[in-house]
Amino acid sequence: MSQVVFLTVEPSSCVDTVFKTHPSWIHPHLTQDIDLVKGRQLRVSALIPKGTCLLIDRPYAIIPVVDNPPENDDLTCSNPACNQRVTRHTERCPCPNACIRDVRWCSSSCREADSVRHGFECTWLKRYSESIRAKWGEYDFGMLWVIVRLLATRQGESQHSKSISESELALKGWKSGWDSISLLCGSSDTWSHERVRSWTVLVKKYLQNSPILPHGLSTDQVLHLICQEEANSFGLYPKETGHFPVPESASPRGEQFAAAVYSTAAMANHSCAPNIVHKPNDQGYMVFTASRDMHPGEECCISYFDLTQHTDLTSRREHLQRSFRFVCRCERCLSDEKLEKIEEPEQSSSEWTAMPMMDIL
Ligand SMILES: C[S@@+](CC[C@H](N)C(=O)[O-])C[C@H]1O[C@@H](n2cnc3c(N)ncnc32)[C@H](O)[C@@H]1O
Repeated sequence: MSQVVFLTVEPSSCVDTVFKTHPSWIHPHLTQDIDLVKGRQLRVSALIPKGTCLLIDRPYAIIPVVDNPPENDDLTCSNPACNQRVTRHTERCPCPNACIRDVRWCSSSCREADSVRHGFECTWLKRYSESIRAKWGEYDFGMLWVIVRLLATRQGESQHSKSISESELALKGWKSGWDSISLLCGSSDTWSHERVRSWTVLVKKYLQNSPILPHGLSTDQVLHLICQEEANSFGLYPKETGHFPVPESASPRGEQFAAAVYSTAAMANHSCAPNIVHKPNDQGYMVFTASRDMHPGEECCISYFDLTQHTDLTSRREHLQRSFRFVCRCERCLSDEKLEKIEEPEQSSSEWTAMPMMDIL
């Protein structure tokens, strides 16, 4: 793995730092492919030993997700070039316009460095956050805030050319920036009419192109972005997700402290027997590590949920369907499905008709 260096942020170079000096890092043997059922996927092109780091992906947008921010040690610095946790005991610089308690910087230089990006969201947060939280709840507020941060990054990016490393990755077929966000899977067809209707109301009420949120996209484009965000965003947890087989001593992965959208990490499909563990690093970058030796051509899969929490086939299926809207076609589910079919005794048609009769007797 090549060494990734995180530079200290100079106030005046904030945007440059975010867009140029902290690119994602992708292992040279990680490749992209398409699966007819699952869509885009990640594969390895050569033997990858257990423990190898395969990806360190910069978040395109990230928000803190904590209860009671002033009392919480899991709040993260709002400067995307920093994203470090800011505990109650560290200096916490608030927004000069007092927008919301979830927005804090770890130092005045981080606040200054982030002033342009935060300027994009500040009026929106001040105007709408309280009413969205009261009327629609914390989940929808978080979802809308992620969208606002995606739009803020897009806005900042449009003023800057690609970095050298981004151009090098582009030559190898890895898209970055807004181009890569546009490729994320997800459309209104995946979700129920009721859900799409409610998102349409949210977009029209809170996310229209306006002087408060000057993004230049249409209602349909923002709605599409919500569908993509909902299919691709990651919850950030303090412990690694995806050890399999689940060790007997395994404990849950802990409390979620942030949510983020990553363009390359989002290409990883789910498996209930994953070969990758994932965990955010101290700057909110998503890190993929091989949890066993991987052979050329093998698909790289993560687990979208905590495997300690949903163990049997039914529970895994229900959870994935409810939270991620797809039927899992991983090898473990397919083999568990076969086993279930073998274990279920075949019922002949006479047995079916006999059952109600037994009730009568
Ligand atoms: C985060 S995206 C993963 C990348 C995606 N395949 C793409 O084309 O961009 C999640 C989507 O991939 C598909 N997917 C991921 N894991 C799957 C699995 N085990 N079985 C079936 N579909 C899966 C589902 O459509 C899901 O909504």
